[in-house]
Amino acid sequence: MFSLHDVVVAIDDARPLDGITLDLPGRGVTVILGASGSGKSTLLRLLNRLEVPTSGTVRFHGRDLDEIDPLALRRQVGMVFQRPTLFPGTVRDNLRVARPDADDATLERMLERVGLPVALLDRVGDDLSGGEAQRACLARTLITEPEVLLMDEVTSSLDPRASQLLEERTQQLAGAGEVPVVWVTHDLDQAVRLDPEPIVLTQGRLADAEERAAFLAGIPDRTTQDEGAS
Ligand SMILES: Nc1ncnc2c1ncn2[C@@H]1O[C@H](COP(=O)(O)OP(=O)(O)OP(=O)(O)O)[C@@H](O)[C@H]1O
Repeated sequence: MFSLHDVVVAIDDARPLDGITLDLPGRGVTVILGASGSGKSTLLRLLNRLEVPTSGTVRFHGRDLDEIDPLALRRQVGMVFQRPTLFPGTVRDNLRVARPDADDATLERMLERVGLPVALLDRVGDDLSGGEAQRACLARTLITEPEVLLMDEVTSSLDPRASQLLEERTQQLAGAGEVPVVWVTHDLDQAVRLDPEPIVLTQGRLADAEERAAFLAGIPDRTTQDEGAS
């Protein structure tokens, strides 16, 4: 689905990505794993043009992202962020911001897809728990019918139970072939639960075989300041 060739992102003196060549499949859950500062978010943000490469190419279905209108791209490539951020108003209002023409049956179906009771449609965002709010954000992204979902450390502000529910729901969506997911995390246990063959980044590049094996064995990445593989 995505194809990156020798991608570098350089910002001032930092080099968040330093020569990434990689294909991301259009099915299931693909995990990008790495310590803090290894470049995971930058890589994810490239995929919907929240970030642009300094050099190299990023293709989506074979087309250079440069050639695709960013707004059209963002409708096809949905993103859920680390912190659940709902707009003021009810969950219904939030879903209608994303898709103003959605009828009630569509709104209810979206909540069911993310495992939330339909009664939540009329609750205001501020009254939801963190886990409910994050799944409402997922519903708001899904209602635009993206071809792929990008999920950036989406469980990091959630408690273990809420994290588990979100993981399970994501696996169901991706496993049923509804929407492929690219999932970024620094959490080794979570990574291998979701994808037995995660992509491992270190210092802005793909880990080599030795670094990858060490990271997956739970040996902290000493090249990056971090709590690392937990
Ligand atoms: N706009 C920017 N300006 C300067 N440096 C940046 C910028 N964006 C990212 N970086 C640096 O690039 C490196 C990679 O950042 P990135 O956020 O992609 O890492 P990450 O693996 O997602 O980290 P985390 O898990 O902590 O979010 C970091 O050292 C970061 O400080």
